Amino acid sequence: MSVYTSVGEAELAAWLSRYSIGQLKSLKGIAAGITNTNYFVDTTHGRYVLTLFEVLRLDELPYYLELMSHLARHGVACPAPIADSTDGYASMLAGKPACLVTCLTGAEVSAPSAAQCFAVGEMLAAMHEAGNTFPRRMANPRGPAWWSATAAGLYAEMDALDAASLREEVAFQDRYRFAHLPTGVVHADLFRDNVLFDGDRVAGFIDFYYACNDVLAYDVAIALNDWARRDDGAIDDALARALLAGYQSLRRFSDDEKAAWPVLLRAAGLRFWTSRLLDLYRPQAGEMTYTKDPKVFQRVVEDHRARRDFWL
Ligand SMILES: Nc1ncnc2c1ncn2[C@@H]1O[C@H](COP(=O)(O)OP(=O)(O)O)[C@@H](O)[C@H]1O
Ligand SMILES: N[C@@H](CCOP(=O)(O)O)C(=O)O
Repeated sequence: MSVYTSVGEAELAAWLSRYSIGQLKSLKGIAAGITNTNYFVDTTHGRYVLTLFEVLRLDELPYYLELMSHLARHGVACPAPIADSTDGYASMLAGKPACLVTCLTGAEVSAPSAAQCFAVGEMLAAMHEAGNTFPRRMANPRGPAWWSATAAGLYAEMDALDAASLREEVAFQDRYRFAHLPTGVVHADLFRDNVLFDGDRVAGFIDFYYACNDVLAYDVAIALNDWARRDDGAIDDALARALLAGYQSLRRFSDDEKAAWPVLLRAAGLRFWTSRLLDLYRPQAGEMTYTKDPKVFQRVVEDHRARRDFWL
């Protein structure tokens, strides 16, 4: 369930008077999603998606909403935020920061084909290129300093072998610095549940709320570790190659990126291994998240350690 904050029709109709999108016809809660409350809002002008932010504050939203607006303006498939009469994208509704974005067609795919992996890779490269002219900056809140500190707080409670493996990975990543690699705007959470597909066409990337500035190839590694991962947890060679081929059809990796790629794949696995461990060992009181299995990303990292062919 993902309607944590209820909005009444009268309350919404009053809030919508700040927009030029017609009269409210209906609203319907969206069941999918984990973090925020989402509704489909139908007006006399069409369908929109209303998001009420359960964690982010109003003053934190401009970065993400301006980024989505910038990317949509540059042809990247993603929702475009709708501006209100103050020319702002977000304001309070039912006690929560809220925004309206365009409604995309399409649906999530749980078992992507090679053609869909190619399309995700290609759109990710388009997003990276479009991000070059976005003027705002955001540090990655889930970078090496975060995973080192987070992991350090969990070792004592973990199974000894799992903790040793996690320590090994954190120490391994500590030996690398990637300041020489191309950086830019990254999505940083481009999992299957954050892309809508219309057949083999990407209808849109959604959920930009981890977007930040970081190493571009690291973003590709995050996407590959999810999109190419089969149900049994192993990375599928054909899907991995397809995603990379799609990406490189628009933006080729440099020699430095190729050299760093095996380490970046492990770093991308470590980031989600750590966040899933944190959710498991430190569930926040009242936090509205489903605990996702950390073992999935432990396996991704350990498989990459043993891998010899990285699909480039
Ligand atoms: N712009 C949009 N157009 C169409 N559907 C959307 C849009 N944004 C979100 N959705 C739907 O809402 C669901 C939840 O959105 P998501 O951003 O993943 O929520 P959460 O931040 O709570 O995880 C998505 O799986 C998708 O089905
Ligand atoms: N896609 C992630 C969830 C988002 O990251 P988190 O830091 O909010 O847990 C996953 O599947 O683990």
